[in-house]
Amino acid sequence: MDHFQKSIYDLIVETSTNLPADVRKAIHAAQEHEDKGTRSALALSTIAENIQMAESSVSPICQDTGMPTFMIRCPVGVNQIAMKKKILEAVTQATKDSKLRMNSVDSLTGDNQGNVGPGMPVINFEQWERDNIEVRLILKGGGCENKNIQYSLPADLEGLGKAGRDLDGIRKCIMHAVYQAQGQGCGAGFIGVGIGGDRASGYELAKKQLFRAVDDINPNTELRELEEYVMENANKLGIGTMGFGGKVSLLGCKIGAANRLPASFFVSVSYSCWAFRRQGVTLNAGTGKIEGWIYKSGTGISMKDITAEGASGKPGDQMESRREIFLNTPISEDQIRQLKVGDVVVINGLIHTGRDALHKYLMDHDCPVDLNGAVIYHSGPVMSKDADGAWSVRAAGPTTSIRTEPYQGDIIRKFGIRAVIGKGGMGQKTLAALKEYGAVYLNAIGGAAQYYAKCFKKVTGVHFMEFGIPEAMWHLQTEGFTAIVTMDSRGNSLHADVEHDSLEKLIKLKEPFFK
Ligand SMILES: O=C(O)C[C@H](O)C(=O)O
Ligand code: SF4
Repeated sequence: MDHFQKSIYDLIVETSTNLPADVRKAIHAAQEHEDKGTRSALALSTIAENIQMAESSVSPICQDTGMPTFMIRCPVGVNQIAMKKKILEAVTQATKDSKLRMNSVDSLTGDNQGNVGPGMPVINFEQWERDNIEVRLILKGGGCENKNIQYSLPADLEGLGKAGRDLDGIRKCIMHAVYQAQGQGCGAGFIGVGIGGDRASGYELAKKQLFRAVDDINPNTELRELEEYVMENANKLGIGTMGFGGKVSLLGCKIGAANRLPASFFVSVSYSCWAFRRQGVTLNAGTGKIEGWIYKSGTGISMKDITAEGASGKPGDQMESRREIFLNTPISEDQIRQLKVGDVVVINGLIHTGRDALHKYLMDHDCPVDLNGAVIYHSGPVMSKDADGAWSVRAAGPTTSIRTEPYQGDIIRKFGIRAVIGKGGMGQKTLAALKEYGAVYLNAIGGAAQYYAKCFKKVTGVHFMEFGIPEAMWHLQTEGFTAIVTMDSRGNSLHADVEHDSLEKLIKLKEPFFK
């Protein structure tokens, strides 16, 4: 097993940097299906470009490299304790090499320990009666994980009413799961559904479904029909890529069932973002060398041939309303008040990152830098330091903004911030603050970590390293950072509109389908 550690390292790098063929094809099909010129089409072409960039620079597709979860099947007699040690070493090396972000946070102290610590990574072993070893890996990020949902039937669901303990009740849960995710889990996403089990095994079953190939066919007829129904009808909800509104809201749906206790009936949904990073290898049990890859590689499957303009379909009406506006930081209130939802903004100048820990801190402390007219970027980047001690940005897409909702409005007021960049949108409290103090919310494309990293030309400084690399406040000299205004200072929110419209569409699916 001399090669085992190296094989695991190669598996991690491939999973983090190169989306497999089946996932690429699903994204490509979404590009073809989406109306050209729409915000969703624009987002999809950024996603496609990011996939190519990550592959060619062998860098993380998304900065959140997720909870590394290994599913291993091995012959009787293979030393699992030794394998586990090698896996931890491979994960540590991949973190050092910026293929994985520092992503393992002590839940009590907040200390970021890399990617190894209690409960992390997740390693599941199973024995089988074959001669070789199979290792599958999924890197599922925190934002989409937060959109997982578990239902206990019978239930009363928003928009859909009563959901009973039958196939139609399950149908309603799944449709609701897609609706409640909106764009916050970097949709259009893939869902794994687990019917039955207990609370823990139900979620496990749901996550396991994500290991199925996107284009496989469920051998169970009822479940196959349910998967087909979900794919067709979830894409009628109008949520679109990143929740921008559009024709494609779901890229894949895989459903499995297990037995349950008489008293319990759980439907568990595991939501994966478009950056659906999973791969697998078979290994020689003697040498640990890779014999083959389980999912067809994405290499050679070009994402480039469809651009936002070149996609087929009718031009969307959103196209006419798009303006492109260049802004240099610091930004004045006057400039901000002229922006409206749908505008594309290109930012040059200094941008500051800040996410969960910083927002909490700023509520009752001063900021070490002047934030008057500033742009705050909700992002937790992958960073690396060269031999001379200079930092550079290796991956830096946006993080889910709604987590800072309790703080954002107060911080805008306190420091005079003019723009907040993130993804998934924010709530009523922030919307009110944007209006009152003159600021905007800009939606960047979630997961496009390579696409945005190239805009950060220089790291001019950092504060709060004690929060850990992703949570620190990085000061970044920026050129050409493009994002879409989705909440303006006039009280408009694209997110509120899409949520409202998709609820109306969800209500249309209330009548029983599986009788
Ligand atoms: O932690 C991050 O960088 C992003 C996270 O996965 C999110 O989607 O919010
Ligand atoms: S930022 Fe988006 S693409 Fe990245 S892990 Fe989070 S949900 Fe997935």
